Amino acid sequence: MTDQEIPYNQRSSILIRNASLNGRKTDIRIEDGIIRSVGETKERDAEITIDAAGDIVMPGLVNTHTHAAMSLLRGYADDMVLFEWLSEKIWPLEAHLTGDDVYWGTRLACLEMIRTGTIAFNDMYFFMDRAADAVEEAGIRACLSHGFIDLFTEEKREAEMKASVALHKNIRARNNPKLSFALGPHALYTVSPEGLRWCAEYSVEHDCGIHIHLSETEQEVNDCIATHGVRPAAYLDAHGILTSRTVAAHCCWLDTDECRLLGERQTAASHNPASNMKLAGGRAIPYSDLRNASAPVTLGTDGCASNNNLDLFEEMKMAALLQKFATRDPTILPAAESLEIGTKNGAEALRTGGGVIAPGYAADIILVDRDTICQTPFHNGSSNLVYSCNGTVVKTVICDGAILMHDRHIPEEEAILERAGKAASALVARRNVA
Ligand SMILES: O=c1[nH]cnc2c1ncn2[C@@H]1O[C@H](CO)[C@@H](O)[C@H]1O
Ligand SMILES: [Zn+2]
Repeated sequence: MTDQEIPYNQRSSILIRNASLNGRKTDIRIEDGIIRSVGETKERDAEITIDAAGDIVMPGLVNTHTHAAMSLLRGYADDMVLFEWLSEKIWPLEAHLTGDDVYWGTRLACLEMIRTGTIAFNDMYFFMDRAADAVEEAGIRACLSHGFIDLFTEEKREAEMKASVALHKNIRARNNPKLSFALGPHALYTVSPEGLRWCAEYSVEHDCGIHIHLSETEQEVNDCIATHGVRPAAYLDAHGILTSRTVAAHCCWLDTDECRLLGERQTAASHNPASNMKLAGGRAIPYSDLRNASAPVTLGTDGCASNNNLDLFEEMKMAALLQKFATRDPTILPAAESLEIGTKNGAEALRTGGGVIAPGYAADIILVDRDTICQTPFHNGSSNLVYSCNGTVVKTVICDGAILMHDRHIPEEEAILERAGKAASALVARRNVA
């Protein structure tokens, strides 16, 4: 089948033939966005047949914490301390963002995620109605939150509540099963207790998720104890924020009791190792404590200004390496486990219905090249994927039974690069004259 014949971003019945799954040759049948069968089949009546010819099939990756449109800020401010980075560079530039910027930034981010095998992401930013436009055109799954920052004033709180409700309505009206809404209280140091409470109550009343930053820096912990007399997780829990629908980004400075609390509440931690290392947070996520507490651990990139890409293959490697380095234990977070936190755990946290290659799961799957340097020799599939490859090995991406990339082709790639590049330059120019 040639590129022109692929109905990109349209659900189709798909037959993948001769793919390699856990070392065995297999066919996979997809219908109505669901994996119907795995194993050799005689059926040949699909709308699209892909001869995978030995490509590896695996679940698509899930990015549980990012600010997609920050792709426009890639390389704008590096090598700075977190608070100065935010207050002196990032926030002043973000003050000049427009809806169009967020649209093109999110298109660029979706392009990069699809190219590197990510099929769903958890996003927190501004002008999220325009982010939703971009996500729908890209065809990827996303859970979208308006970054709720009231800075402890009632006036801002009212505006943030309004913006959150408006986004929820906007997303519901699109009636797109690939899109969902979550509350996005930014962090305990930017949102008032009343704001946190409102988010928690809204999430219960409307059965939606919560997306928040938690314990990214030691300062956040120290300030929280000094002001409120409790550690950050306990503080958020007292305001109803830790639920089984919550994704808490970073979680670096949690202590053992806080890990237990996340386990009890079944709140998912989103581990962002590249961002943590780049912003020099100083402590790796307490992975063993979280696992011992049965708290779900998932993987995220954070925004492109602190990573500086959205390649979750790289993130799986960094997660594994950072744990080994920080704990002086090379047996911790082995490759197969890193793959699981990048796929299955993320899918469960965002409730995509995918994350596993088996009948009944969502058809959120990727085909990975075996014919590359990073896959040669092929002693161990998981090892190659986590330690040797990066996102460039991905050839084909299927999300909700629709093809988003095939043989490394994604529609409109050149136009998106051009428009996003122009939007980023114009944004910086506006900031410079202000
Ligand atoms: O690492 C981080 N810590 C805290 N805030 C961040 C980080 N990265 C990005 N943002 C900020 O979160 C808001 C999203 O609504 C944006 O202002 C973004 O710049
Ligand atoms: Zn973040």
